[in-house]
Amino acid sequence: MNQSKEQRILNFVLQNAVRGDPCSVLDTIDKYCSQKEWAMNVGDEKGKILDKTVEEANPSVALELGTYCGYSAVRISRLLKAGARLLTVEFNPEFAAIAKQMIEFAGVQDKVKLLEGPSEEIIPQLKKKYEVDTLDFVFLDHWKDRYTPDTILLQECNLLRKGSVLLADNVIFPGAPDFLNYVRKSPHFQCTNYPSHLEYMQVEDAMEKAVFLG
Ligand SMILES: O=c1[nH]cnc2c(O)c(F)c(-c3ccc(F)cc3)c(-c3ccc(F)cc3)c12
Ligand SMILES: [Mg+2]
Repeated sequence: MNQSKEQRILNFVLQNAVRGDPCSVLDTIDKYCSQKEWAMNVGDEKGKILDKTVEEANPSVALELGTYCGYSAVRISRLLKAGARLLTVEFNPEFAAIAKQMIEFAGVQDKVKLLEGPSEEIIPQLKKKYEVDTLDFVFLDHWKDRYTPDTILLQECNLLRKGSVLLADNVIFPGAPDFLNYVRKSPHFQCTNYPSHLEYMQVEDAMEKAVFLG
């Protein structure tokens, strides 16, 4: 049966990257997706904004919505301090299977817990089932129409604390106008916009950081 693009990306990593070396996995994915087949990894340009935001937040518990092939899970978890963990949510079983192998090949599996299912079902389970108290960092990179409802759900589930950092991808392209409206108008968030470009393209995009004020 025909291989999926995501399987081709994983195979290229398994054959060309260095096992246990997260940076080599990231570089290899970026090489494949810029030279052979475009894919919706956050990429290196926006990835550098992600890195800085994660380093500044220095989270003990981080959540990612939208795992895809595991690129940003590897990117985030390589920066986590000892004992810190990333929970990453993917609703597409094929993507989750690829991401699991990518995360293991990169050697970050001890820091990453991959949760398969829709974010709206998993978020309400985080406290009891996954022993989360509050989230220090949240990367929103799933379906743009879920950014706002999931941000509201995180608040309703008491998962944010004063200083929790949300970072959202694609707020310009494909765009998340209702999310930008929501967080920028809310008295509970302090927002910063980071102009950038769509991964592997010269199309304008941006990331939005929203710090929860309590
Ligand atoms: O869905 C996404 N989640 C997370 N990140 C994404 C991302 O970083 C992207 F660049 C795109 C994108 C943007 C432009 C384009 F032409 C194709 C895909 C998508 C996306 C948008 C609409 C779809 F129908 C399918 C995928 C996503
Ligand atoms: Mg994205």
